[in-house]
Amino acid sequence: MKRPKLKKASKRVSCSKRYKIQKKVKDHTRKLRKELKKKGGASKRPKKDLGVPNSAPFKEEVLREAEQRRQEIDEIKDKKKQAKKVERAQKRKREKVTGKKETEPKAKKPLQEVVVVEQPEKEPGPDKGSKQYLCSELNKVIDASDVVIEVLDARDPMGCRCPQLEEAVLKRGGNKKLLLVLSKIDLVPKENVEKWIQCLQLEFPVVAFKASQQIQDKTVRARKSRIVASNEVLDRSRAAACSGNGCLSEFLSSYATKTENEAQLKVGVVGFPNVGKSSLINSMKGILACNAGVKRGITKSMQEVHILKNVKLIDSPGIMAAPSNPPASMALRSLQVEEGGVSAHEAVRTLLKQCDHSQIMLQYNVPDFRNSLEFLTLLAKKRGYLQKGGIPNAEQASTAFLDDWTGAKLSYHCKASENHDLPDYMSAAVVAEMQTGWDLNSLKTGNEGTLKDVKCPSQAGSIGLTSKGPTAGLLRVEDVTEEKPLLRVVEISVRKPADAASESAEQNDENQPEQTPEEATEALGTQAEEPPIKRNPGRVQFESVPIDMSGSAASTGDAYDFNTDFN
Ligand SMILES: Nc1nc2c(ncn2[C@@H]2O[C@H](COP(=O)(O)OP(=O)(O)OP(=O)(O)O)[C@@H](O)[C@H]2O)c(=O)[nH]1
Repeated sequence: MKRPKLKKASKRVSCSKRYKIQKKVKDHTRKLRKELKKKGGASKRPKKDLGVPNSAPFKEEVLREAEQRRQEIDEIKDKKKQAKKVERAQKRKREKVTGKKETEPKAKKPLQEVVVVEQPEKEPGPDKGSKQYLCSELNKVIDASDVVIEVLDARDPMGCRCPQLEEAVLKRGGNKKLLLVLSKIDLVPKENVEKWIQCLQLEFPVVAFKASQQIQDKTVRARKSRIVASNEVLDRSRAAACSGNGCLSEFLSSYATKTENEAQLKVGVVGFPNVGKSSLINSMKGILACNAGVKRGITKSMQEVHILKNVKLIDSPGIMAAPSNPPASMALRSLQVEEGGVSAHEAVRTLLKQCDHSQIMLQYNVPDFRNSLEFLTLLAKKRGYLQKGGIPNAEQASTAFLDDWTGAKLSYHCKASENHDLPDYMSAAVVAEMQTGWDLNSLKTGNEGTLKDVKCPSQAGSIGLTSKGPTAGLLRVEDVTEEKPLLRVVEISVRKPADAASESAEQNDENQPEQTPEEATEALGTQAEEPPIKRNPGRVQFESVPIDMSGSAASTGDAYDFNTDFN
């Protein structure tokens, strides 16, 4: 018998119920919208890219640049992806190994434990500020380059040469060429630059260079035209002007075409910190491609920048100076002041000892001083570096003084040696090999043009400095790993005797009046007694971060209270 069909339940609801539901839905969506707004969430529609208008000048150039940037971003993304993949694979491997060791019945729990155990191991690995990392990046640049440019600060070219680096380039094979670039020639008397070019080109080709210091925009190309009008404009244009870029790019591109290499010519730019590597690349490119500045050690990893169709420059971190170098070289070429290995005041004292007293007075426009402390106090007063109560801030003055010596303003020079001997790792054959393949005639005329373009200071307006000769660098990662802990320990324990030794070596009046001027003692009394090692940025931050475990902290953000049972 056929059963009668069951009647479907009616969907009809009372009006009051329907309105109630509609209201609740409305309220909910409004709440969501509000929250999104608070978080600064995305606007309703993504902004449309209008593209480059047809009337824009250099449209093609802009589009090409945009395309290049897109490609670079894609490359970086790919690299990150690859690195993550490798990391994940390694993590899985490690988990497998540890998973085998732990023979617990539950499979999921040990996994969680492994992750917790491995986190502290992971942290120190990719520390980009570590010396080992910087050293390995530098080696990568040397390996990847067909031509290596060693950038030398024209104020002390010999002091910027690193025998270990030059030897490594010559011995690494692959027919690598070494090129010297004399940077910051606008801070050195012209005759001095000419003599250094003559002296250095007996070994390697030398290019004179003055970088632009006013490239500030990451997208807009620096104007190449030079403005000559009022004094202010003239000064600004002097800093913005770049000389030697045309000569260097022609020199490199002619070499690239001669070698008939299908791929781009890779040119590594290396040198000690703050010699002007990144500024050189920025000036060649015409935009702010690499970070540059007065602070030492800004560049942390290698960075490729395409400057011509067939030439690519690679920026590198500064060479690590070996601790065996004389203190004067270390004060100028190493990162030890930034790392807290040596106090800024100590570095200033070392540098002052290398210079003529009266030249320093003239350059800094300060009256006669008896010691470094008094000089710093005078300089602090002169520049208005004052602490609370008008006390001169000698520490700020010493940092400014050191910045002058490695930065972009102070003019000083070293004499080029007249008798020239080749270093041990060089021979006449190597010199001949290094000079082949280059268009040396065009380089000569290019350098002459550059020197004509640049306004250099006079001999009288420049401080004379005695160079300490080439600075030894740490090129092998193993050396850095061995020396890193040693450096810290030795510097902590040996610093006091070293201080004593250096102070006794100083002129007799250096020790006694160190405390005589009242202001000096007031200003630096505490600083002079401070232990030299004060900063270890990474660790200090760890120690000083206040960890608030109170309920108030927990209530902020998306903290979760595990003690409350929400069921
Ligand atoms: N006057 C002058 N200053 C320059 C020149 N080239 C670079 N500088 C300045 O020197 C300082 C250091 O330049 P950078 O390009 O950051 O040097 P770097 O070698 O890349 O430094 P790190 O990244 O720390 O290794 C900056 O203040 C630049 O403005 C130059 O030709 N003339």
